[in-house]
Amino acid sequence: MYRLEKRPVAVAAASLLLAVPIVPAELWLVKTIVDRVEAWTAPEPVGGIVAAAAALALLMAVGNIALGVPAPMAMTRLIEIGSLEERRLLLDKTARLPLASVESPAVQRLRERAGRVSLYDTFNAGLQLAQLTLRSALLLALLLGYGQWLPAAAVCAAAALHAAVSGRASERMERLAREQTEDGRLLRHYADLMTKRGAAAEVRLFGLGGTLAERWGALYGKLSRERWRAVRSAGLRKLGPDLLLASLAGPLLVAVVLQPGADRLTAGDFALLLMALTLLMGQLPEWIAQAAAMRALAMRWDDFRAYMALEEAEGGPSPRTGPDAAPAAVGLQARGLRFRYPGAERDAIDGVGLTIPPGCRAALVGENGSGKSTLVKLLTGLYAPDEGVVAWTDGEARRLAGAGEAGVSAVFQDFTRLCLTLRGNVVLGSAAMAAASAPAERVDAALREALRDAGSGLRDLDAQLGAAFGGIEPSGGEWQKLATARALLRDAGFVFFDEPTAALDPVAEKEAFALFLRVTEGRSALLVTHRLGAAKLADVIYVLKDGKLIESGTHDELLMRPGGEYGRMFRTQAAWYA
Ligand SMILES: Nc1ncnc2c1ncn2[C@@H]1O[C@H](COP(=O)(O)OP(=O)(O)OP(=O)(O)O)[C@@H](O)[C@H]1O
Repeated sequence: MYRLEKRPVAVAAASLLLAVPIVPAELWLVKTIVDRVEAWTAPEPVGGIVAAAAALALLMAVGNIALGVPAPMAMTRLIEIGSLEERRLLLDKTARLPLASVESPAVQRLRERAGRVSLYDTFNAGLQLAQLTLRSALLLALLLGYGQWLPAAAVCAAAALHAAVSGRASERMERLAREQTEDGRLLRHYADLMTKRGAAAEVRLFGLGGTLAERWGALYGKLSRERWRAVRSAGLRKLGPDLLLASLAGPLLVAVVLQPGADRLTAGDFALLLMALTLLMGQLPEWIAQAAAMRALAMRWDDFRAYMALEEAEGGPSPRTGPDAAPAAVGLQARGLRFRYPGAERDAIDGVGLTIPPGCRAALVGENGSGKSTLVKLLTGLYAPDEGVVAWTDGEARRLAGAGEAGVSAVFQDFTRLCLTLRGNVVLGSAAMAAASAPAERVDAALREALRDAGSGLRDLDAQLGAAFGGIEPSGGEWQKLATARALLRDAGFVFFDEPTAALDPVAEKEAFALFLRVTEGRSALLVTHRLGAAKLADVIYVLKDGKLIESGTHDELLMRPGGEYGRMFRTQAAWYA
């Protein structure tokens, strides 16, 4: 699943592992030099001593070069490609998740935790651990070769005890980091409110800067105190094994000298044994730290794997990669739709059934929170219903596979402000036109037509959008017109308009409804609107209340209905204009 460059991986592994046999070889040469020096008397030649010393110098140089030059270069490269890969995999996966999953706080929490995984940290800790383990094994073998089983066993036991305590401490720290994910998000939210453009006006007008800074500081202090308590408790727990390790060094060095049969050892043997033991004890804390780090990293990989295993979307409206030649008009029939948001106490959509035949313009109305946007997401296949089905048919009543085959388009209430060039912004509405192979002139002509139909005055296709990116800043209504142009570019048989005029001025709104009639000529459409005057334009109006469909019919039929909800809402709105 990871795309990795093999060369830096191989170079880093080879250089770190090459350094493993160098240490025992250096010790052996030290022993040889000491023995030869001891046996040397003037005026014997010193060639043997010089040769051993030269070999020692050469080994040290090889070790320094292997670890000092290629390994850091390879590791730097690994940091770079590792973090890019992790991000690519997470973004890729997120793009394939169903909308309900992306919106779920639990999934967001898991994504944030999965984002803490680091290929570089894992590879680095794994290699260090392998290097230290092999080196320790060689040093232990040297000790055992001299019959030093007591120091060898004592070192192993102390290391195992320390590793167990440190591993648990590391797991505890990692669990705390997991638990703090949500508070961490709140902390970022406070910081965003204080620094991002979207909230700047309200924060200043209501003088919220001080309050937000105070809340940020209090939360930061709480998180920092929790972390400090965990660090302190881990440090205290490790104190015992740390003291044990430190107090072992002296007695073990003495044990080497006092062991039975020590009188047969040469000075070189003593030098080798003492250096081997000192090196072994010296590298133990690092070995323990790396083993503990591996335990924490394994927990992050659990989160990463859990995120990668999340169920992916299927049957949604996108992606449609073929040419945008949808059936001329498509229809839909929804039966028994039921949907509840995760953790909600009641269904947002409760047993809804409706039919919009090919070529029909329908309107969906209802009070705030009645479930209109949720229903649109169910009909477009962005949410999977808990119960019920949405069936799509073409003009000849042939069953289509889903919203993807039907070719649907939509202008959403919470449309996206894509800060690209004008061309890049609108062309994303059509996969076929966004493809690199699409003929540029044809695409530009289609873009201009879509912009004109959407009522946008912007014409320079190369203009960068978004002041944050050094471009022009369209007004809210202009952004909405761009979203409409994007939706119109897709030659869809069914278009959803979810409050497409919320950001428009009265003239633009009137034009938008005229546009609705024009662009839905020969297509099917569902218009979600609070402007009941505009709902009059629809062939059929559906009224939603508390997630249930309570009325349907034409404007006139619904107005005639005694005690009807639509009539009540229409008359309330009309009273304002009377
Ligand atoms: N992501 C979500 N998670 C949990 N509940 C949600 C979510 N989105 C909407 N809801 C709830 O579902 C219900 C229906 O919301 P929906 O946005 O579909 O209503 P609406 O009719 O489009 O409202 P409005 O006219 O205000 O846009 C509401 O009670 C709302 O609080």
